[in-house]
Amino acid sequence: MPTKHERVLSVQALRKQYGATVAVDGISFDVGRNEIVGLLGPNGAGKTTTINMILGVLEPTGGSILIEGVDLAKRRSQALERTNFAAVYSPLPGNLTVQQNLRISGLIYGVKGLTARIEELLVQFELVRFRDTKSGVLSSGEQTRVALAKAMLNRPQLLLLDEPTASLDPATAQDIRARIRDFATQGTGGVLWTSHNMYEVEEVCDRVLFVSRGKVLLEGDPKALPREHGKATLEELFITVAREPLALERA
Ligand SMILES: Nc1ncnc2c1ncn2[C@@H]1O[C@H](COP(=O)(O)OP(=O)(O)OP(=O)(O)O)[C@@H](O)[C@H]1O
Repeated sequence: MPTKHERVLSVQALRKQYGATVAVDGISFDVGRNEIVGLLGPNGAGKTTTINMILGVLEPTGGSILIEGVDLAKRRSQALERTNFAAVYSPLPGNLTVQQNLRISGLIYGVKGLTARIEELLVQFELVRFRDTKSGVLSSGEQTRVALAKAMLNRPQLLLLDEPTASLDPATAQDIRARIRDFATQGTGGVLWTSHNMYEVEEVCDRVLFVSRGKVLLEGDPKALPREHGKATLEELFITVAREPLALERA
């Protein structure tokens, strides 16, 4: 568990309620510097709602979110300038070229030395030849690379990734995972990652949180956690969490 000053994200008793529906029910967790944390759970568990609250898109019903110690509710723009994200359900405008998309996002985030930063990212994500290509005509893998380049424009301390490798072929997914690993190990940021691919989670994440019905049921090292709960694989553990959350809650 990261010590206080090493935390890039600290979520305390976070809650989101829609009428009688409790989407997120008092979740607490941290993400440390250079750490990749997997947010796992069945459909409807509350993962996207949690991520959207951390992104400042949804207002929590309760609880607090600190990004590098900055309270999102009190100093919103200062907290959010340290953050960025990529999500499959939030593609970049397809009628703009790769370069235009990066420029607009960079302006939104107030990136200093934007032209040089875009050039750096075009090289890093092997996008130079697609510079003047409309984003919408690129393949899924290429679009994911553009989305990641966009997510890294402002050198975020907290990178939120909602299923970044969904719909990618295994080789492309591996390439994307390696780039995200590099981000976490070489820089000073941390990553919160959602995925339904347990193989990927085991390979990439330093720590996982299993969420079910808006609550964190389990937390730990994805390589050790299955054995600790008498399961052979992370996938088996996931299925148990999805089908019998109450049994685990009692354990
Ligand atoms: N605007 C809303 N109004 C009412 N209920 C909502 C709203 N948004 C989300 N919910 C409910 O909150 C719960 C959590 O949804 P959320 O999208 O966070 O789940 P998820 O873990 O991201 O699922 P998935 O893996 O399918 O993306 C679901 O039961 C959903 O129906």
